[in-house]
Amino acid sequence: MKKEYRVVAIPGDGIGPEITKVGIEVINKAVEKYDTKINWVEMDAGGCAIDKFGEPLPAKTLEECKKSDAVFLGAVGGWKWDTLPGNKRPEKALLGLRQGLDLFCNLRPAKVFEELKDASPLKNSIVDKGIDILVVRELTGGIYFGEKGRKGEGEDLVGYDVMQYSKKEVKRIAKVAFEAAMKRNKKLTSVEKANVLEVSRVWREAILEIAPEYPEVELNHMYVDNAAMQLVRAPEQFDVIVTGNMFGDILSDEASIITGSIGMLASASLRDDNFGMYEPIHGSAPDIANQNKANPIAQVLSGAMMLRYSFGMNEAADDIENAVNKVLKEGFRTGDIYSEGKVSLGTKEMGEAILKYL
Ligand SMILES: NC(=O)C1=CN([C@@H]2O[C@H](COP(=O)(O)OP(=O)(O)OC[C@H]3O[C@@H](n4cnc5c(N)ncnc54)[C@H](O)[C@@H]3O)[C@@H](O)[C@H]2O)C=CC1
Ligand SMILES: CC(C)CC(=O)C(=O)O
Ligand SMILES: [Mg+2]
Repeated sequence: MKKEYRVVAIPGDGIGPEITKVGIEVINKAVEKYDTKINWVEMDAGGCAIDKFGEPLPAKTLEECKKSDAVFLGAVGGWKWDTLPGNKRPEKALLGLRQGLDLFCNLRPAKVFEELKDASPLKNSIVDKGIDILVVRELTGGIYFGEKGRKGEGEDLVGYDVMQYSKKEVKRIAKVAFEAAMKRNKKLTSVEKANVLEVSRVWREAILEIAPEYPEVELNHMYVDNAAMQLVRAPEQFDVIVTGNMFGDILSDEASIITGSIGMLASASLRDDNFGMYEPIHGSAPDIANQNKANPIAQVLSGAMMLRYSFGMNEAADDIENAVNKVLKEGFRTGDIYSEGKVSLGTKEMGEAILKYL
């Protein structure tokens, strides 16, 4: 009997609709071979929802997500909505989805593709040592969700955002990171700023309390400023990085570019069952939106993560990843990963190339 899943697709803004279209086509073809069908439900969130309904995350969108097996999201945001107050901005939709669906764990794998070594801004001598990092980012706490506001007036006006973590929240994400390290090279780096921040000292204490459960994992602690530097100096030293919401956001963008392009990096936002939201790590790239220039590979690889983590379809996920590898091997490139002598493709054409190799 045909297996069926219900997935909410949220294309969002900017390049979101262009790349999710490609992602959906690739996923549909990949699962077909395994007698599986995805029933897609398209919903609005972000700037487009503000335009249509006056709010970034309509209740109906969140409701539909809760009724589904997974969510496949493009990106939200854009210049048009940049002057709106914080709680009315498109990005609020993303935060609302993450919190509303309890997606506390964001996995962001950053791996250099053999074929894209030249696209990395790092020297070949560094890239050749290997870059294969899994950033495990806490996603529903920390400074993005702490108390925020303004007080005072004129020159005394103060803006504030509180960064706080409970031990419970840290331990929950730490467990995922230690488990991931056990399946990889058994090395975990916890990144914080414990030399200055109390929240980071609690973070470190919680990590140290979990560590004895994983004696095989080599654990080290690193301050975030040093981690940012070490990522470009010697990225091969990292296996799994576990960190808070904002540090993980920043470090994963940095990790993406050392592998070639932010247009290549997928992510899975998970809770403690099989449910997840899958989205590229990049934003809506308004500078290249509606020009057929965006790299759809991060979106496509997020689809592979969805098949792997939410549906246990490892073979179909492998098929997608292999198709992407083949396309790169054949020399096909979008603008962000283009180098001399390669074949330059638009978003749509890159999607067609991936479909051909599936
Ligand atoms: N998950 C989400 O929905 C996110 C949304 N945003 C929002 O996106 C908007 C733009 O944010 P930025 O800071 O400019 O970050 P961005 O990630 O959208 O773009 C940064 C740079 O990377 C390029 N880029 C991004 N994705 C690409 C792709 N697939 N192919 C080729 N080039 C790509 C862009 O053209 C731009 O030059 C903002 O409104 C921001 O708040 C930002 C990050 C995540
Ligand atoms: C709008 C931000 C909260 C999203 C972001 O930059 C991210 O999750 O990478
Ligand atoms: Mg980000």
